[in-house]
Amino acid sequence: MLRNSLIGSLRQIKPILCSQSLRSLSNGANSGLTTIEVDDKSGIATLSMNLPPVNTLTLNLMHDLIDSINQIECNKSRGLILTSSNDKVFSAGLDLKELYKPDQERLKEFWTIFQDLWLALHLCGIPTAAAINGHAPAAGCIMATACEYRVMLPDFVIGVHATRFSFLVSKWMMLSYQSVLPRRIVERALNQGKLFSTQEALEVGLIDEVAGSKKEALAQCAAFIGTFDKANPIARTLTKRMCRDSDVTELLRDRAGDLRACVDYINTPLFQEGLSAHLEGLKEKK
Ligand SMILES: CCCCCCCC/C=C\CC(=O)SCCNC(=O)CCNC(=O)[C@H](O)C(C)(C)COP(=O)(O)OP(=O)(O)OC[C@H]1O[C@@H](n2cnc3c(N)ncnc32)[C@H](O)[C@@H]1OP(=O)(O)O
Repeated sequence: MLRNSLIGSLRQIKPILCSQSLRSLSNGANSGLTTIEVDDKSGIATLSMNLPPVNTLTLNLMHDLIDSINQIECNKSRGLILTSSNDKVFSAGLDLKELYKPDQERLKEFWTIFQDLWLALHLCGIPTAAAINGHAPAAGCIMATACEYRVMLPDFVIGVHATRFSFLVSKWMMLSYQSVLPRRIVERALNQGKLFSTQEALEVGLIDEVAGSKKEALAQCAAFIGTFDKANPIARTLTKRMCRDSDVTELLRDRAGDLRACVDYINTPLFQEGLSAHLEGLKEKK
């Protein structure tokens, strides 16, 4: 039984099956919403989100991110660092416009690709770290929690503040948060709609380190990735996936059920009214 599941897992280790060279990474096979830079010396790939003004997770950005994660994994990079080209925002989370009075078919595609993105990052075979060089609310935070290590710059916020505007989160989003923070902290933070300052995030363990600059954050992420040098890459990947198995099992067993629940909730007047007020609030800020 265990052997069968290990063999199944081995087959899923993408780097073994992929054949592209590292060189092709920097040529950017995608539409430019993400860029990949591979450090020749360390072999670590830095994946930057590059969708002004605030890296909202649009369908296109999510597609590009998934393609880029797959490319980096397939090219046997030593690790992946997720960061942003914007110096104030890591990611503003899901594109709220996609959730407001949505076209039903597009909404289904949108939520499915969000599931895909989280799975690609959470189960990525190589070591992952997030250099959080700006605000990381909502799905921006969930992407960071899907990575194995987080380094953040001062004076920004991170967290899932969904309840503030009558949003719920899916169970797998909660489990991603809970894979980093103790359950009681997650329960309180989700119910409060808490956004943690960098210092608070460090104190509760939502981030691992604070950095003085983006350059330092990238170096700290690279140092973390370097800590796996003595581990056999295949054994490491299998071990990582075993540790993360309980976070993904329910979603993988019933992705259609998660999609249905989310689509149903997004269509409720409670959600749509909360979202409308939130969008107004963002406009009024100006
Ligand atoms: C059963 C389960 C049900 C599940 C239901 C689904 C629930 C999903 C729950 C959570 C997932 C999410 O990720 S929802 C997204 C939540 N994100 C936010 O609320 C972030 C909102 N944005 C901000 O707080 C700020 O923009 C910022 C702190 C990230 C940056 O501030 P800054 O001052 O630098 O920039 P502006 O606020 O001026 O924004 C610039 C520009 O971008 C627009 N904007 C910002 N965020 C979003 C967004 N998430 N989606 C769409 N558009 C966004 C903002 O309105 C400005 O637009 P204009 O220039 O046109 O005014």
